[in-house]
Amino acid sequence: MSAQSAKSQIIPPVLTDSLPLALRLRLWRNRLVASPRFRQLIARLPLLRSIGNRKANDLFRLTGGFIFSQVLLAGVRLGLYETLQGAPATTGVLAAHLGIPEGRLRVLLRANVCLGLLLEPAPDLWVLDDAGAVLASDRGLGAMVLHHAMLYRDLTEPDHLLRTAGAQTELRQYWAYVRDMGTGGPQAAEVDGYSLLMRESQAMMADCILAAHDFGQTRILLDVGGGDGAFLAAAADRHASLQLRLFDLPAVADRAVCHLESLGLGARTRVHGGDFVRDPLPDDADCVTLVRILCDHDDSRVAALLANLHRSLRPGTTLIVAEAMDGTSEGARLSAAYFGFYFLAMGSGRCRSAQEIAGFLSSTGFQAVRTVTTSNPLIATLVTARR
Ligand SMILES: CC(C)=CCC/C(C)=C/CC/C(C)=C/C=C/C(C)=C/C=C/C=C(C)/C=C/C=C(C)/C=C/C=C(C)/C=C/CC(C)(C)O
Ligand SMILES: C[S@@+](CC[C@H](N)C(=O)[O-])C[C@H]1O[C@@H](n2cnc3c(N)ncnc32)[C@H](O)[C@@H]1O
Repeated sequence: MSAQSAKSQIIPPVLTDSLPLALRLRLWRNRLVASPRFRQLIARLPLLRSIGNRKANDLFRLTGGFIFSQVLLAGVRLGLYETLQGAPATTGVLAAHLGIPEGRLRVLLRANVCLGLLLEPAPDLWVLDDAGAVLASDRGLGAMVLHHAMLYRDLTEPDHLLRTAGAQTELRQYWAYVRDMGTGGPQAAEVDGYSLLMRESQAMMADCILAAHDFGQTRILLDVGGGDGAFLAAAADRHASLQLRLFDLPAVADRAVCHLESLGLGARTRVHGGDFVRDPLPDDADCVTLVRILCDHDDSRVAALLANLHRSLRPGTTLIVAEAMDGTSEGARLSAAYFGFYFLAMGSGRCRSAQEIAGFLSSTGFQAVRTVTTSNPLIATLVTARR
């Protein structure tokens, strides 16, 4: 007996007669789809064949996903997309520039064409396709792809990761505040890596948030867990009279001071170092943002952080939670699947739905809780509320 059928026999049977009709239909359909003879029949019927092939391609996309990710990682590491930015190139030119033998490079280039990253308009001539053009122009995306190398190593035994709480993973080390929770915070050298990644990957996030919420009426904006200040800088760029406040761990706050000063924003900014769960937060802002913050933390810590915000902020202050959230759109579902495993490897946090986040805000005492969809739910959804 195969391991799979042995397992299905030890799961207690459900009384199928008592299941709702939709579920019984699903079980009937699953039995059909599982039958090789049914699939052979579908393959012979032209209209249904295309549905069958689409399902097969979807499953193949999952099966080959790791390989496709390695194609992308190789392209980013080699600087392939940057090299092709602005002009096409031949295999020979690329081989000399990237230091890869032509025959082997062609394997990478062809895979890139098949995956929608490059086009081959004439034999042995390569140019960026839409996705390659986005990658070449967005430093943050490239940085994300590079840092995935750690995640891939953490995921080599995904079943082990699922079974083992507190597994020692590379991502847990990388996100030093997860490892050092409640111990006064990590040292400067330990926050450099993730702070730079967050700064570089902020552009798409900030575009989404600033297009979805009008900060035109805001006088003072406090970004809690604001990292190097990249979100504040993007907001300041659009709203010339906005005053800026940032709160983050002391080692990150030091970086934010330098970064915001280097952008000429020093005079508009006050930066505070501390622990956002335990320390009082500045209370002079009329709007407070939590960008990619709640998702990092387990429920009890989210509740403690929101309670601290509620204690610290003045009544009437607007609170905005912005992060990738679980939901029904394709983007939200992709994010939920990605971040679900990302947070397992990181050892903390959860990708929550807007409803769950709204529930946390309401039960902490925040009022007028609202969900705001953005132009791209893959990147972020907002939940806003009033203290
Ligand atoms: C004009 C003519 C002739 C034709 C135009 C045709 C046309 C309409 C083409 C479309 C072109 C277009 C607009 C393309 C747009 C593409 C975009 C916007 C692509 C965006 C892709 C975004 C991606 C892949 C985002 C990936 C994000 C990742 C992997 C984020 C990871 C985040 C992490 C790990 C965060 C960590 C923080 C923590 C720990 C969770 O708190
Ligand atoms: C995922 S990053 C997001 C940074 C920024 N908001 C962004 O979207 O680019 C999480 C931020 O929360 C900060 N953080 C984590 N734990 C903290 C704590 N206990 N007190 C203050 N800041 C904290 C980290 O230092 C980091 O800058």
